[in-house]
Amino acid sequence: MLGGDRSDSPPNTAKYTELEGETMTQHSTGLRSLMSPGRYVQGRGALTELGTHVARHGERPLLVADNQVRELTEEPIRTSFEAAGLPVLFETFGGVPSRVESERIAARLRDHGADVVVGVGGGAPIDTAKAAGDDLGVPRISVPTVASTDAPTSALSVVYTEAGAFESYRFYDRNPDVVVLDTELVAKAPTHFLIAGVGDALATWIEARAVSRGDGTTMIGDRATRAGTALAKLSWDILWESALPAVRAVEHNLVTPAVEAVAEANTLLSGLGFESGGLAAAHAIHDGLTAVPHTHALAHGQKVNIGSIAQLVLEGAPSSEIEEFIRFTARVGLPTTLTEAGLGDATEDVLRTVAEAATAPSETIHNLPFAVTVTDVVDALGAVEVLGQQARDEAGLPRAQAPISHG
Ligand SMILES: NC(=O)c1ccc[n+]([C@@H]2O[C@H](COP(=O)([O-])OP(=O)(O)OC[C@H]3O[C@@H](n4cnc5c(N)ncnc54)[C@H](O)[C@@H]3O)[C@@H](O)[C@H]2O)c1
Ligand SMILES: [Zn+2]
Repeated sequence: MLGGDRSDSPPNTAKYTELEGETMTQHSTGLRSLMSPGRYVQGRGALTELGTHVARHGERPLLVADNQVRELTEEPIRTSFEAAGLPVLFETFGGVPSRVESERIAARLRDHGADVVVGVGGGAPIDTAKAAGDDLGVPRISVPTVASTDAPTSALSVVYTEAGAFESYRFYDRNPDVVVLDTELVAKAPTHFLIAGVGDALATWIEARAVSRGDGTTMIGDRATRAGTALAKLSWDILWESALPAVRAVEHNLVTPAVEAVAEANTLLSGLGFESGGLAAAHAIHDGLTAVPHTHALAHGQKVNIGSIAQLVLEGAPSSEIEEFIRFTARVGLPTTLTEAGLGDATEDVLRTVAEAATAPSETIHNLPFAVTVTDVVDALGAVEVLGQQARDEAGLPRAQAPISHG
């Protein structure tokens, strides 16, 4: 979901940030609401239909992608754009989704008289395209080429400094107009992208459930609809059923029904579920983990998994539930110990830094239906290590000794 993954400095944990003179405050009306993209399209070869979808929104699209992604996608995009009578114009994404970069892309949109922007790749270029499109008020289209985050679906971008430090969240009044996800690209991408997406998407239900149990608010600032909460649960159910076979399939570059199901859970259901179901401790602890350098090698969804286990501990979930979650996510390939997250030797001070950031007043951890202190989070993190190692002992696996690799 969200992420301060590029940052070497503590994240700005404000859920709503002041941007361009406009202050977005978390003003809950007590009403329920749900936001979603205008259209979501997914499947093998979906890229060949991109031109048709783009042509519904404009005549002069600008595509934003890095060179690697452009190489992977240019040929099918060219074919589909030509069939739809659209010009093919790429702008190279600079690598960091900063305000400067989105302003640069916005200027390119203006120069070219573009009337629709298409972000192609991972969460970073898609977030940047959303920001540039919002600046100009043109439609935004997301084309994820990995199923690693739910950025393609949401109505917000995570903004970084040019140096790559987390800066702010930028909220929009609407989601992307279209999301087009080609599962053949997802299957051919390195498997760690899909695994990270599973970690991120499993947290969605753990967090939405907590919000629905209490008086929490969603990312929109309102109360959750039954639909938002149910979509988070659907994402969870799909992942328990299909994550393991999907990971095995993607290891062999295969598109199977399990891969289709997991790509949808990671991208669409998790996106709708977090935005309209609400976040709680798992993502707040993820944000806290970005406040120390130890965890920076980890992807967003990997850190979120540590946060999910810690949230279950904080909630006093039945030990059978916690153990089952640890065993399952370890089998998927996610980190389930502090050691794998790079915090094996962490002092109490380091864990306090994490816990302080995770419990900042604006953090979503306060959506839990009970009060949580810094010390509660420090102890929950300690419990993650103990429980994660114990689960390995019981499964006859060697103890975790080093940070997990991207493999
Ligand atoms: N806006 C939101 O709601 C939201 C939610 C979650 C995460 N995010 C943001 O998303 C970003 C992380 O996204 P990410 O993890 O997708 O990383 P990313 O966008 O930085 O992409 C990582 C790398 O993957 C490569 N890549 C993309 N598709 C590929 C493919 N098919 N095969 C091989 N390589 C491929 C890219 O070239 C790039 O080098 C962060 O900036 C995070 O803050 C935003
Ligand atoms: Zn996330």
